Amino acid sequence: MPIPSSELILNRDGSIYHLNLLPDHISDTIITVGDPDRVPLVSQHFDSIETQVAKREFVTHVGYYRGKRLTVLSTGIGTDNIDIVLNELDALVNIDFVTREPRPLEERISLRIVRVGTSGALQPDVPVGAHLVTEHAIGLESLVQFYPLVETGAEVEFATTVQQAVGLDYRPYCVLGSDLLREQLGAGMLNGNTVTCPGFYGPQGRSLRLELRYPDLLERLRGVQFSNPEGTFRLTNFEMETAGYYALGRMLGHEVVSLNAIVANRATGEFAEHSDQIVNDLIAKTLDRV
Ligand SMILES: O=P(O)(O)O[C@H]1O[C@H](CO)[C@@H](O)[C@H]1O
Ligand SMILES: O=c1cc[nH]c(=O)[nH]1
Repeated sequence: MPIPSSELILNRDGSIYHLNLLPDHISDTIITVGDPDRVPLVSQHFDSIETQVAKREFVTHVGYYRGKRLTVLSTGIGTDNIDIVLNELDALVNIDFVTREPRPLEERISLRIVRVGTSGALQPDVPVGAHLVTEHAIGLESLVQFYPLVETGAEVEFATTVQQAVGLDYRPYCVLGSDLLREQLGAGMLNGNTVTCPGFYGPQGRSLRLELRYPDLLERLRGVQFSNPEGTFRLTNFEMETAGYYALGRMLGHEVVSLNAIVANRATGEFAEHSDQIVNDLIAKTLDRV
């Protein structure tokens, strides 16, 4: 059955609804960033840029880096945007836009998606300026309530430990990212477990003028310790997208990794003086390794 035009929405030029991209714009490896202004910071390293597309917060450059074709695109902020980006990227490679049918299993493509984002450290020993690769992502937001994500027993236990530590009314979700990409891209970086939040302020324990429901959120999260035969895990950093990537990546069959430039430390109260440099260094390191 063809997917109706209200579900798979194509623009007049055949591009997909929000990203405005055609299947031909998608390389096997995709670098994603939150900030649209970060896209040219990546593509400035390319030998050549063949395509530039922009719609809303979704800016895409396609080009070649040391002979390898790469797509870099911005997602904007939040897992609601990750729902759009991952579903549309997957559609671009795994749905035939002419017949509107999903491609047969044997033709399915598994993308390699690398998020390069900024993040705030939760622990005092994760310094501003560090680069951190996310092992597990803990989603405090609700994206996965709408999908049948299968979590391992260990993931459910880790998420339940977080729920109990904070006293949340609901169980967060927990997803391990791609072992393959973590090994390939994360060498020499700190290894961490990232808390993905549905906001920058209250959900990350920040208060400017509003009172918080969990005034000691940071202490509670900092104290989480989860052990299983694989090891002992703690929570290291906050941001706003990684759990959505890891969950949708798993469900759609794509390899995903999240690389974090630590620009703030919530334990010491610091914000990086030169946050751009930390991000630029992470971009250079990522390009070197993809
Ligand atoms: O720098 P990016 O990739 O946008 O990531 C982080 O920065 C934004 C908040 O300032 C959130 O999107 C958070 O996840
Ligand atoms: O503290 C921080 C810094 C960057 N991004 C976040 O979401 N939180």
